[in-house]
This record gives sequence, structure tokens and C-alpha cells, in this order.
Amino acid sequence: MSQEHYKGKGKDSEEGDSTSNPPRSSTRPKYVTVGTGSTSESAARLQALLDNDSGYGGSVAGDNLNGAAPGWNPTLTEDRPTPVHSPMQRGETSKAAEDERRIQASAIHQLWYNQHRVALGRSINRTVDLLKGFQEENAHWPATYPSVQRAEASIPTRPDMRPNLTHTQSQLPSASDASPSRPGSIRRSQTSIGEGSTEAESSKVAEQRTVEEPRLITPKIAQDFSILKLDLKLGALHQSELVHSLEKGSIASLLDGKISQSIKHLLSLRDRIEDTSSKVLVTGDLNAGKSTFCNALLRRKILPEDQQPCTSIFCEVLDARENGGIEEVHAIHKDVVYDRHNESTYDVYTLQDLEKLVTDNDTYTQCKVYVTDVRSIDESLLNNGVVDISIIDAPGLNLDTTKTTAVFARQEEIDVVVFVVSAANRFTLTATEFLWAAAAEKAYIFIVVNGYDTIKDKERCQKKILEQIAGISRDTFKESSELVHFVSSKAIPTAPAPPGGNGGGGSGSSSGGGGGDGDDDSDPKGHGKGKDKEAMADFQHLEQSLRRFVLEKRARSKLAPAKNYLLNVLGDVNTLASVNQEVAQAELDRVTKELAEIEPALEASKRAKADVSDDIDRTIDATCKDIYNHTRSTLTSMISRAADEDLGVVYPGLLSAFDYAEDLKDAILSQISASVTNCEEHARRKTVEGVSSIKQLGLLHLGDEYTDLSFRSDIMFKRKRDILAKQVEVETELWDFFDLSTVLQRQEKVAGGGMALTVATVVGGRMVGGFGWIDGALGAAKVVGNRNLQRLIIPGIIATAIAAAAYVLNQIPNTLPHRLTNKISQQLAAIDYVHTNSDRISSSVRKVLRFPADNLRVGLQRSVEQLGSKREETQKIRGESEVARKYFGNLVNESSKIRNTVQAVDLEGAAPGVAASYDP
Ligand SMILES: Nc1nc2c(ncn2[C@@H]2O[C@H](COP(=O)(O)OP(=O)(O)OP(=O)(O)O)[C@@H](O)[C@H]2O)c(=O)[nH]1
Repeated sequence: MSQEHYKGKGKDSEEGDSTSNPPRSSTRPKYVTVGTGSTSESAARLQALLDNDSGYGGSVAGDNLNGAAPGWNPTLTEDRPTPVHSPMQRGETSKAAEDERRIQASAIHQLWYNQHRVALGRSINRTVDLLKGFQEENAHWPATYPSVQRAEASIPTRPDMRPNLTHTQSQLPSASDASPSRPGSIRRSQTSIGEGSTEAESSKVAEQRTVEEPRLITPKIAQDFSILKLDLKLGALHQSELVHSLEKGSIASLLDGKISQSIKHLLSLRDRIEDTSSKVLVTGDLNAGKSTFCNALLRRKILPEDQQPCTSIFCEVLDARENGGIEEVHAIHKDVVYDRHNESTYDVYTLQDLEKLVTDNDTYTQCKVYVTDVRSIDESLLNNGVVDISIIDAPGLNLDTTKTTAVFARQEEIDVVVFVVSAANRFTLTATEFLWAAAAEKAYIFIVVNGYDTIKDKERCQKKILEQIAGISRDTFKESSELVHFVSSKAIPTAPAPPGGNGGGGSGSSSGGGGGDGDDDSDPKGHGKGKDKEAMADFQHLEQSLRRFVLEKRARSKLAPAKNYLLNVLGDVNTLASVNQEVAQAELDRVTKELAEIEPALEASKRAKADVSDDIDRTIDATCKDIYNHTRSTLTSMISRAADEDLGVVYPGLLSAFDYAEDLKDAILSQISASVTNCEEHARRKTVEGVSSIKQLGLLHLGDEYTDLSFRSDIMFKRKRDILAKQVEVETELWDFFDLSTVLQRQEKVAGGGMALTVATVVGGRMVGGFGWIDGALGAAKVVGNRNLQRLIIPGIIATAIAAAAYVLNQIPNTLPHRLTNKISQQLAAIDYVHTNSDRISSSVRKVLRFPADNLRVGLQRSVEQLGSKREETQKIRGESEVARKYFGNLVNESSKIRNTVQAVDLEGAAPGVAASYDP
């Protein structure tokens, strides 16, 4: 039907818009009203709906930006009250109503398609944003890849399961698990409570490590993951081995790569669903009437018919609007990718040149034929308001072309394959083979049985052909009323190609050239006398079916992959997000618990550090002081009473008195040295005690963290042995043997003791006590009288002196040790021997004790620092886990929200417009 036809029937039938050449700037579909002569209410309502929600302009602002599915409103498909029409003939009324329903159906289908396209397009955008966010999160909080599906949690292990079939990955992070520990292998370092803190902590950590869980997927989950499945193959390594060998970072980067791929694919899907072009490939046997059929669809004689030799190149017929409104032919150079904006990729010809082009086998294999559409938007296949369809007239199938055409048909952008078969010849072997191959790619093939006018026994022809189709494609056979059409393309009136090849013909020529081609003597609408109205009706029915088929196929071939992919990727994201939300929660619980333990441990450690430090200082000071005092008192007393000790030196007599003195000296010094050694021994014991008490402190506060230093007490005081002999040089003098003061002292001390008796005995007197031997001498003088005395005095004195000397000499064993001790004592006092040694010993002890003490201090400091940095690290992880938990929580919600939106896009049932159009 032409525009003129509509115009003639409707008085305000969108005059301007219904022209065959709507302005390029607005791709909004315009609808003409047929039949009633007035604009129909339903058409107007549909127009308004399309304005609001068709994706052709007004749709975006009105769409629900929050992603709620712009759900299909079923009322759109309900029967609407028939608008009031002007009175008309009965036949006209039914035709007009049918036309109107057809327009409605078409518009509804457009609306349906656009709603779904917009919903999916928006879902793609949101999913891409979601994935990009996921990628960012994955960069600083490496996502965990689940080892098993959570749903498996409740599935009991089959008792009869063979042990070797049990997967090592069967541990699962169950949602019901109160605190599922994060798999050991993905634990952050330094986050566990140090083993040294307490025993309980250590065992807990150990416990967590034992439940280490691989992060990769089992074959089970591999089935559930469709898009973000990580295919792990690494040399001869089995996946379960890889599970343990791959670091979390590696998994995260593998996942990152998968997400990138997915984003890329989503963007290409978006481009594809937003690409409004669709290609219909018309193919069939040689001379089946393909070109005639294409021309009939266009209502213009564009493609050369009855070509000898046959058509040899692919002619793609497109709307001239895609070429700036200019009708021309672009013959594409061989092996070149066509670019309309790059003239080096093609040669320009007029439409008239097509005749010789299609038979030129050598220069070109493809051409683009830009033609002006002479038909209205609701009739035209090229410009139908939904998609920009191009029709490709393929060369007839023969040995040379079959393969090329099959490859061509397989191309992704070929949405529909129309197969033209001659009614007289039916399906040839080549045709059958081609259809077999094509059916494998595209479930449905649209079949045009052409030249039906030449058939006498039409019923038999139909039966035979349908039988053949049943053998080729059951699907196509089942829907043969929609997919198989018996027509006569030649019976369809067409306008001739414009002589100049540009702008003429159909453009504005509502009658399509009035007289049609030479074969026809009727107008293009088929209203002329002698035209087979039945053939025209059949062809129009075919056109409607083809249009629906293209649109439906388009929905299936473009929207369905986008929908499926979205559902899959969102399902994967949802699973990953749920698992990671749990992991983040578990991590959060774990680190919160750890922090609750670390913080008091840190405080205790700080306190211990201060306390223990003081304790150690006190212990060392007390020990050293004790040792100093002990040494000092021991040595002092030893020095003072060295002479009284049994020195073990026997007095050999006067002649060896000097040797005796030397021996005595040595003995006294040895005695003192021995005492020093005793003091050192005491100090050693005290040091051992000190070291041990420091160790106890260390073990108490640091536990296993305490590093014990091996202490060898036997090496203490090794170098001091011979020093005393060198330090003390006591010369033995003669006077040392006649130490009267010592004798007197001794006499005083003993006060009539054994010593005085010895003297009295020696003098032979009765003197007792005091200066007995002098008194004795004087007493003797008295006894002998003055004269006698004078005679006796000298010898008496001499005798007395001798007696005294003898006494003194006799006293040498008693006096000499004292004398020598005094001398040694004086010397030792002069060199401050006692203090020096006490100090030396105690200092040495201090020095020795300082090692474990410093070691303990360092250990305590390290413990404080370790706990401090552990707390810092744990706090950091807690922060990250909190963010991750929130993020993944949102991701779970968001992904399921988008998924629901996508799920609501129902592409399975018949499109409402299509369903409506089937109504009688
Ligand atoms: N009677 C009748 N003849 C037809 C019909 N369709 C096409 N023809 C004639 O069949 C012949 C071949 O038509 P074409 O359109 O050139 O066939 P084709 O399939 O394009 O041929 P190639 O591309 O060269 O293989 C022409 O003479 C047409 O006039 C029809 O429906 N009825």
C-alpha cells in the first residue's frame, strides 16, 4: 500500500509525516491512520506512548532511572474499544479495522521491543558500573574465590561415596556457620594473636590454620559459575594442586582479568542492542526469483531481474537516508572493509549501473544499494520505525556460491535468512544442503515459495513443499503458517528505478510511478484491473509475517544474548558478593575478637615492661649490694684474724726464722686469697640465682617469646687469681721477730693467761701478771743486796737481757704471724684491698646480671612493639573488612536488584504486538 492510498482515505491522516521520506533528523516513528478517515484514538494513544517510552526521544527522561524494570503493561495488549469511525462499506470497515489492528500490533511490538532494549541497556550500564566497582574493591581487598557453593552446606556426604571422590575443597563457608574462619591461606600476615601471648591464643591460631580452605572452585561450583569462572590449567598441575599453590593475590588478579573481559563483552552487547540495524539475507536457487522478490518488497524495480548470466554479487539494499538521502550504488572493492566515509573502499555507480554490476564477477563481490523508501513506516521493511533493515540479495546458489552464501548467512549481523524457492522446482539438492547448514545456525528460516502463479495444482504444490520443509527443519515446519509463504513476486506492482539513479522513483511518488513496470498494467497498490488481488493479499501477508519475524528474530538475536549474559554475570557477581560478604564478616569478627585480646595484652605488656624493668634493677642492686657487703665483711674479718687461723706453718727454729716468716706470709696471703675465692664463689651462687630469677621474670612475661641466654657461671672470676701475691709485698725485718709491742699486747690481752706463765717460768720468779719479767729483775736486785748487787748487776742484767731475748725469740711463733698479719693488713688497707675486691666482685656480678636483664628488657620492648604493630595491623584489617562487608552487602543487593530487572524482561513469550497481530 502506498502513502497515496492512505492519504486518499483519511482526511487528517498525518499528512506531512506519512510521506515516504521522513526527515532523517527524527527517527521517531510516525503512524498513519487507515480506514476511517479520521485519526484513530488508539493510534494517537500509541503515538503518545511511543513518545514517552519508545526510546525514540522522549523515553529516557521518563524511564525509571532507578533500574526498576519498565515492566510491560499488559493493558497495552488488551482489546481496546473500537474508535468511532465514519460510516463506510462493510468490506471497507473490516479491512480498515484489520489495518488499524495491524498498526497497533506493530506499534505495540515496537514499544515492547524498545522497553526491553532500554531496560537491558540500562542494566548493562549498571552492571558495568558494578563490575568496575568490584574491580576497584578487588584491587585493595582481594576477593575470595569460593571453593564450594554455599547451597551445598546442607547436602550430606553420601555414605557410599568412594573416599577418593571426596574433594579436598568440600569445606565450605556456610552462611549458617557462626564464625566461619577465613581460609588460612588468605589470612593477612601478622594479624593473628602471637603464639607467645597465651597458650590458648596459640592453640586457637593453630586451630584456624588447620581448617585452611582452598579458595578455588570445585567442579560443582564451576558449573554454577558461568562468566567469572576461572579456568585454571597450569602445565600438568591438577586444579586441586593449583588450589594450594596459588596465592590469594594471583586469584584476585585472575578475577580482575575475568571482570575486564566481562565489562568488554557487556559494552559490545550494549553496542549490539543499541545498533538498530538488522540484515535480511535473501538467498535461494538460481533464478528462483530472489531479485524479483526483493523488488516486490521494495515496491521498486531496483535489482535487475532475469539476469543472464545470473546475479553474482551480494547486493545489500539500504535506505538512502543512510547515505545522506542520495540514491546510488557503492561497489565494494574485493577484500576491503567497507567504509561509507572512505571512498577508497568502494566505487560509486548509479542504480542503472546495477544491471552490469551484478553480473561482473571479477571486480566486486559486494555492493551497497542506497534507495529511497517509497513505503510508509508501518509497511516498509527498510524503514519500519524500529530497526534499519537492509535486504541483501545474494547470488543464486550453485557450486561456486553455496559455500560463500552459507558463510555469509552465518555472520552475526545477519538476523534473518529468507530462502526463496521456486514453486515449480521446489527444493533442489543444493537448496536442501544449504538449508541443512543454515538450520544449524539459525533455528528458523523464512521460506518464500515464489512463482506460485505458475502452479496449477496449488494444493499439491503446497503439500509437496511442506513435506520437504518438514524433512529439512521441523521448527520451520511447525510454524509454517508464519514462516512459509506461497507468493508470486512478479504479481506485485513495482515502481521503476529512477532514470537518473538519484532521488526520483519512490520518493514522493506515491503511486510508485503510476503505471508500474512493463509487466504490469495496474497501479502499485494492486487496485488496477486485471491484477490478482489474491496474490497481492498473499504477498502482504508474507510482508507482515516477515516484518514480525525480523522484529522477533531481532529481539531474540539481539536482546536474548544480552539478557542471558546479564543474568549469568549478575548471578556470578551475586554469588561472589555473598561469599565475600561472609568472608568479610568472618574476618571482621575474627579481627574484632583479636583486637579485644590484643589491646589488654598490649596494656599488660606495657605495664610489665615498666614493672619488670624496675624489678630487675632492684634485684640487681640488691644482689650486688649483698655481694659487696658479704665480700667486704668476709675479707675484713679474714684479714683481721688471719694470724689466729691455723696457717699450717711449723716454726722450724730460730735459724730458719726468715724462711718461717716467708712461709707465714704466703700462708696468710693464701688464707686471704682463699677467702676472696670463697667470696667469689658466693657471688657466683648469687649470680646464678639472679640470672634464674630474671629468666623466671622473662618466662612469666614473655612466655615462649623469651630467648634464654646460656649462662656459664664457671667462667666468672677466672682472671683474678694471682693478683693478691703481686699486690702485697711485705718485707720481713729483724724487728718483726722482736715485736715487743706485740708481746706486750699479747701479755695485756692474755692478762695472766698462759703466756705470762710462760714468761714467769722463764724468769724463774714468782711474778704474776703485769710487767713480770722487769719486776723479776728488780726483785732479784733486791735479793742480792747492794754490794752483791753491784757485783751481780751487770751479769744479772745480761742474764735478764738474755732471758728476755730468749723469751722474745721463744715467742716468735706466736708473735710473728700477728706481726706479719698486721703488716699485711696495713698494706692491704693501703691498697684498699677489701673494697677493691668487694667492688670488683659485685661489679662483675652486676655486669653478668645485666646481660639477661638487658635481654629481658629488649624482649619486653619487642613484645610491646609487636603487639603495637599487631594492633595497628589488626585495626587496619578491621577497617578494611568493615568497608568490604558493607561493599559486598551492597553488591549482593544491587546485583540481585539488577538481576530482577533483567529477569523481568520477558523475551520468551510471543511479543505482544505479534500476538495481537495474529488475532483474526
Ligand atoms: N511467473 C513468475 N515468474 C517469476 C516470478 N518471480 C520471478 N519470476 C521470473 O523468474 C525469472 C528469474 O527471476 P530473478 O528475480 O532474476 O531470479 P533470481 O533468483 O534473482 O536469479 P539469480 O539471482 O540470477 O539467480 C525472471 O524472469 C522473473 O520474471 C513469479 O512470481 N512468477
